Amino acid sequence: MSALLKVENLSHRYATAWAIRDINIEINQKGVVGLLGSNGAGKSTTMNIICGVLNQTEGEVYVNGIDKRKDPRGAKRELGFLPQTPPLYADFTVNEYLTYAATLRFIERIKIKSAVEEAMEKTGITHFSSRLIKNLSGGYRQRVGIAQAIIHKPGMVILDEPTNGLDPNQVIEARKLIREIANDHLVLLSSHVLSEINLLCREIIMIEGGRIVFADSIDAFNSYAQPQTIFVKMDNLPAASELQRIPGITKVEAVSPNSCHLYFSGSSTITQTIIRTSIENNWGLSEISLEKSLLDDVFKQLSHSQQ
Ligand SMILES: Nc1ncnc2c1ncn2[C@@H]1O[C@H](COP(=O)(O)OP(=O)(O)OP(=O)(O)O)[C@@H](O)[C@H]1O
Repeated sequence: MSALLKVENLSHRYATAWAIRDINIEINQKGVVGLLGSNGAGKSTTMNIICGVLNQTEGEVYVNGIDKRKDPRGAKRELGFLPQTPPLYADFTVNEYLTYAATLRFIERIKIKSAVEEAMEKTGITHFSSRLIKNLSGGYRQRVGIAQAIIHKPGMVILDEPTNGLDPNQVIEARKLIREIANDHLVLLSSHVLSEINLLCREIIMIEGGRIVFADSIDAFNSYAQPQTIFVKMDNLPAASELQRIPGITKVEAVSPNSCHLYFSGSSTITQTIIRTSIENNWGLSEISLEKSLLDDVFKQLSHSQQ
């Protein structure tokens, strides 16, 4: 069976500068895959090439096994796209707009009505079918944008920063809808919001400086967040110099008169050494915890590995 999406050695140059270099992606399962990266990292360029909006300088894209260069129309049939600004016509009703979108997608005339009804039902907008798009809230406009992206039942849907500009309640609703859509499609979602990617995605592809710096499951990404420091609270907290004598402790940072962060190198079994040393010296250890680096720190770490 062909991969739902396969990208091979993809590179793109605008004028003289390379925007992306040597991007390789293979996705075989439905679900949400996050494309993460800071501003200017190369997310939109990658997505625009996959969608066929932009022709790559080098490399190949296969959507459901269809070569985008050799059969662009066939590849587009397997793709739905919601750009950052939804391509909506404000003076159309929801029904009129989706009927038009279905026509653009070459859906047979006889099947258009049912395709529109199904897309509206899946995105929860049936009750607004005859409302003008300009009279919808931002959250509902986004739903219409998602409805046009799935109207032709593509294998893959690309959503470029889909929750950008929505209010907090609309963001929650939009995420719920994206999860539902991902039961039937591969959803490639771009974002620079780590918490969003963490909530929604099964896999993460992280791009920085036009290159992939991380591509793995969300669990692997989270376990990349290695323990960095140990927090300790002791009734008789000794001087920093004494704590630094414990093998492996590299730095001590005071938090309060009886608590501190201990920076360490090597294995996290160091906590056992700290507990033992505390008992031997009667330091009165009352709290000890490993503190993992935050996702933001991992993000910075991975970004800097490319600079
Ligand atoms: N039309 C263009 N002409 C020249 N350079 C461009 C063009 N579009 C993008 N770039 C450059 O290519 C690089 C990648 O841009 P891209 O828009 O793909 O990044 P992005 O990750 O989508 O960023 P953002 O989150 O800000 O949209 C950036 O350095 C950008 O300045």
